[in-house]
Amino acid sequence: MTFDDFDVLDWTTQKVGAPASWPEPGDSGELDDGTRVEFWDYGVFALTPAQPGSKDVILSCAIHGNETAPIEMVRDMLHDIFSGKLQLRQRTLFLIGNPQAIMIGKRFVDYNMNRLFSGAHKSGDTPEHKRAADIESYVTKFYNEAPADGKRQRLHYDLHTAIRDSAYEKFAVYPFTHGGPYKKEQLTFLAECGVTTILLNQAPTTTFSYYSVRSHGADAFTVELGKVRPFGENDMSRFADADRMFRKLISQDQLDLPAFDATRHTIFDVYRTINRTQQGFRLNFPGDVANFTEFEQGYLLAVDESVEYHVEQPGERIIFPNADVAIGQRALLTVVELPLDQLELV
Ligand SMILES: O=C(O)CCC(=O)N[C@@H](CCC(=O)O)C(=O)O
Ligand SMILES: [Zn+2]
Repeated sequence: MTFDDFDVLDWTTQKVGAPASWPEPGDSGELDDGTRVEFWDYGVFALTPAQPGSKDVILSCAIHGNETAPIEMVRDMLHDIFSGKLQLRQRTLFLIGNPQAIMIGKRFVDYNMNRLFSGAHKSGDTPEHKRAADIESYVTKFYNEAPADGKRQRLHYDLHTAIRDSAYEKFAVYPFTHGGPYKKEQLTFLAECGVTTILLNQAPTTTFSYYSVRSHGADAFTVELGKVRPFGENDMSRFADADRMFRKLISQDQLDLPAFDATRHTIFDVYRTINRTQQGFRLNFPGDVANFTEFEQGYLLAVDESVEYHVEQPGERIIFPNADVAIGQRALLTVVELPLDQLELV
């Protein structure tokens, strides 16, 4: 198979006029260095180096179709692997989540796909419900097919960009651990990516990253790398640290991370999840208020018809506000800072 003219995004979005030599889903090929490339589906690339290391890595993007910077990062990594510029060392599943939403430049077509994991896709039949079910099966296949040769590490970084500006430009959601300890190695890896702000989710969710944690025992994170912009408008220099570290992760045996340094990390605990339950739900602050903005105690944050949500805690900050979500979905999170010494770390 020749990869010379292969364009990952054109293939993923089934661009009209693609060369007949391009693969079909189900095809596979081999790179000059012996890396096996399997095209499981549009946007789903399972790569196995000739001598795989001990990590099974998933790098996903475009679970929201308009979050273009992570798509460009993943596309460029794949092109560099196909051209021999980047040599793979770890088994890696690259997953471009929602090609149909990419084609229309929207977060989603019918339904927010990041609310459809851990089986939630069974409750409907939109293209996103179908794709979330398929993605779960690809993740299961990828982790199940890992070599049975001793201790392996399952990793999954689900790359996003946020709708609005943020007081902390880059941050990661650490999915609910069900009381399990937080990992210093993962916090350090994220910090090396430029992600030093961490949100601890304290409940099960239907997000992709929680699915990988809960169903596959992976170390998995939703990683917010900046702000949503259209293709061509991303300043990729702002993603350079993350790009460098993800490339290192998949191309090297060992990461040789620096020692854990507690002073690098800012930790927030999710204090409340506010869902929109009524048609008349509204947020009581302007649309351009940045993520992590703090409001004074008592401030009215949102009104869900007759129910008012006021700031309850000193230092309570808002994140991911969106009054426009479907009824029943999360319209706002609030977080409070947590001293790192209160975390159980391993
Ligand atoms: O900027 C926003 O309002 C949303 C950005 C985004 O897509 N965030 C993820 C977070 C997922 C998680 O909580 O792990 C989402 O809302 O799906
Ligand atoms: Zn997103």
